[in-house]
Amino acid sequence: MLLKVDPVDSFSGTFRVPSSKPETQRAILTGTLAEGTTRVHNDLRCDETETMKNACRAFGATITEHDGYLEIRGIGGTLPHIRHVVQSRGSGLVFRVVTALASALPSPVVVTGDATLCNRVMEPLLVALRELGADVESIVSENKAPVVNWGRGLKGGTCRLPGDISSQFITAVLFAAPLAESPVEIEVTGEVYSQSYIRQTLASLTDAGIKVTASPDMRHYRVEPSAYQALDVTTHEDYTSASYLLAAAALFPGRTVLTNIYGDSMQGEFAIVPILRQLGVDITLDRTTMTMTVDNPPDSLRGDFEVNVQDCPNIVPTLAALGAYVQGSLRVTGGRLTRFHKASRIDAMAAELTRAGVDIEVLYIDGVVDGFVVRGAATYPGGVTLSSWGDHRIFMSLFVAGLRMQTANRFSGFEDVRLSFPSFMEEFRKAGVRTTAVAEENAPAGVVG
Ligand SMILES: O=C(O)C1=C[C@@H](OP(=O)(O)O)[C@@H](O)[C@H](O)C1
Ligand SMILES: C=C(OP(=O)(O)O)C(=O)O
Repeated sequence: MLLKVDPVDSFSGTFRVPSSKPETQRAILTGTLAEGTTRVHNDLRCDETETMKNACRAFGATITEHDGYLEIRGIGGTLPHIRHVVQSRGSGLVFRVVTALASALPSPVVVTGDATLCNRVMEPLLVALRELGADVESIVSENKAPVVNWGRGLKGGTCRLPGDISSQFITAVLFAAPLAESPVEIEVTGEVYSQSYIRQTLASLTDAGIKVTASPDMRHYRVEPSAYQALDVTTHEDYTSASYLLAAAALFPGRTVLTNIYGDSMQGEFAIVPILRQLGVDITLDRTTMTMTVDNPPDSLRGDFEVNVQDCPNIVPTLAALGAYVQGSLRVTGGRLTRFHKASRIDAMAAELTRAGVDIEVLYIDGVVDGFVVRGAATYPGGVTLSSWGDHRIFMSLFVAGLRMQTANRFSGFEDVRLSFPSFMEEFRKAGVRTTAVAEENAPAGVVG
């Protein structure tokens, strides 16, 4: 099935931003590893947090969903004999953290995922875990998922990880390190990308009582063997999800209000707010009403702009969509890590936007896709079929880009919003966006929204 999405003349209203996926996933992890009961308030319920919950249940945690919060009875220091196959589906974070944690279990665990996950880069993590004494091996393709971790313990010591493939390797080792027999040190080589995610991990660990230190340049970490402590946490808004609503608001003059806004965020993707301000959009945050108000004047999105996305990788597709309407240019650099995401996101956005008539050029550094420059226009004809490349973030970004085109476009991959933003259609419907599910041959098959 494809989703036909009609363009709109305006975009305004009040929309609820989903809670943060990375914060919810981290809180589920610390709650699982702690002794006692943890409550995660305002948690995000979506496929990828469900995948994390199921993985943690396999580790012995009891996780129950209540209205507005999750309750987790953790496993504490008693790591169970589980002999499970843990399914991480398409989630890089689940696969990487669970594989690392499995090193400390007293029995073997198989960790697997879907076809996309089994193609993603895992080697640096597996090598680092082996350096720390883990006995982990790939079952099908060398150094890829699925793996079996024989659970013969994490001894500790020093491991090395690259900083320019995925911060999730560092996050995974950091979560497992307190369970090692002796202190763990991580030395990161090369430039460290996605530092905001590492900072979120460090904050979760520190709040849970873990003794962890990081050097100011984020290249060196030390974790002492320590016990996770249960605590109540509140999950704040997700700025990657917010970026789709904010970008849509920036494409049309008028006022948009976002709710579920706390405003204090460690997320690198909060950068979407200053970026939009720089593009001429007025954004105010009101912590008392927990809202963000976007006032977009008719003359915004004009000029030549440059953004480095080294610390906000997940808004790269959103920026490409937005850039399609910047009259002047938007140059995005520092996005090389996104080639290792669910899809090679810069290639995906460039190919699909080009199909829609957008002037977008991929930028390479040393032969590696690093960014793009897009020279926008007021509108485009539309009427094209755009592929999500199997990636929820590509679908959501292309969906936004289509809103200001002349005629409806068709999109694949619309079901994948359930991975991170299950209420995506419902929110956009509030702005009057009409969507229809159509068969691949374009035969109408029922109204979706
Ligand atoms: O730790 C996390 O929750 C994440 C880390 C980042 O991974 P990369 O460092 O691979 O970009 C980010 O892109 C991903 O969506 C979520
Ligand atoms: C976090 C994401 O993916 P992964 O954990 O698979 O890298 C994402 O695309 O939102």
